[in-house]
Amino acid sequence: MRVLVTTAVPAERDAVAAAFTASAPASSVLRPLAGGVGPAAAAASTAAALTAAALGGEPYDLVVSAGIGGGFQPDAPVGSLVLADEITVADLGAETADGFVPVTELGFGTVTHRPPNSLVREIAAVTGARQGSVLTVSTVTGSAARAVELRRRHPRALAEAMEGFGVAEAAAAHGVPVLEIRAVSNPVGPRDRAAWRIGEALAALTGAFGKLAPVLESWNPHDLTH
Ligand SMILES: O=C(O)c1cccc(C(=O)CC[C@H]2O[C@@H](n3cnc4c(=O)[nH]cnc43)[C@H](O)[C@@H]2O)c1
Repeated sequence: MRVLVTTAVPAERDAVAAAFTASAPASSVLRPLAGGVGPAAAAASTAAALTAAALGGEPYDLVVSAGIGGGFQPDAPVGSLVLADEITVADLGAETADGFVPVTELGFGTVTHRPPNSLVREIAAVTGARQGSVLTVSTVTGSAARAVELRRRHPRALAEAMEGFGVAEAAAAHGVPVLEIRAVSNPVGPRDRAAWRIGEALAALTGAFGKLAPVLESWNPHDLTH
């Protein structure tokens, strides 16, 4: 079982790696990568890593998009964990006189990827993560009005971040299942960068990987029930 973990920045990659000590041999199956900020960088770096591994004869069985994220309040408080049962891109589409229209309604592509149900349930149980939709945005939400609008369009959204959909697109192109886990560093809403609790969120991410690594280690990718 080989798992690629794509984070955005080195601090997130290191928080994931910190979960794997000598007493946690799962480090041999999980490879954390800092792939860049935003969906395009995430897709490119994930696709490159998946291709290199496949060409090297050791393909990955699962990809995880991991890092910090914004939480929709009050459902995903700062410091909590959110595990995606849907990874949805929130701003890929067109603005029209009637409002935002996703690309799928324009006849193109996809806007949602769904991680394997059974694995999501199992990981939510061991980590205590809240299970819901995680949105991918290219622009961090900076106002209450935008947060309300996103929740109106995506009532099941618990968190937003900037990479999940890109990671999921790359995984789908390789026929590999995907997960997304976010540790909430800030509320989604009016911008207050000084209030982001990055250290707390990174510690939560380390804790989550310590608990979920054994689950991934014993997971059989051929048991995909969806
Ligand atoms: O400054 C630092 O020490 C530091 C450490 C770790 C991560 C960062 C980032 O700025 C990562 C940016 C990353 O975070 C995600 N994110 C976090 N909050 C939100 C949000 O409210 N809306 C969207 N994305 C968010 C995002 O995935 C970025 O890639 C800094």
